[in-house]
Amino acid sequence: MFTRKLLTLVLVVQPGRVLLGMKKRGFGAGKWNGFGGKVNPGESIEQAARRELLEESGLTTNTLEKIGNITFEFVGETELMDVHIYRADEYDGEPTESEEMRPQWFDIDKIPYGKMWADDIFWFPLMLQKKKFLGYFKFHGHDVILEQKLNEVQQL
Ligand SMILES: NNC(=O)c1cnc2ccc(F)cc2c1N
Repeated sequence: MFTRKLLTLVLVVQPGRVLLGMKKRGFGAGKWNGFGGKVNPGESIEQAARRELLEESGLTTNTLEKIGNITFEFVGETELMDVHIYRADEYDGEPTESEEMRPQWFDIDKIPYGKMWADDIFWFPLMLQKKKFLGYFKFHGHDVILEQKLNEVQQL
């Protein structure tokens, strides 16, 4: 009944701050997002994460660490979003605006959760503590969470 769409999400974290991108168009436009997107045929999920990070932010990284996997259901849609989440603690390059994204650093205590996807406020604290997690969020539209599960795990 449900098919799964593989997606990637990369959060670049430096001491005291995290890089987010304002999505300028398309899915999630108007929200501060991590960097990521689809996985193309023939590429690994990690390769896709690196590619999307470069395309959307101008950054490369040697330290991509898998930290979470969240499945998103949108009521009425039969395709689940299987989002593989990575943390990058180092990067090369300078954050660069793209057609898709306008990158900006945010102090950890000023993360704009009110202008982000509603699930972020639940798992960002785990991400920032370098914990690993599995989650499931059922959305009604793009802003209302009807159901959620979130568990810390020792390994992904
Ligand atoms: N920083 N968080 C994100 O970028 C993010 C969070 N939640 C989502 C939920 C469904 C979805 F399709 C995308 C995201 C997403 N990009």
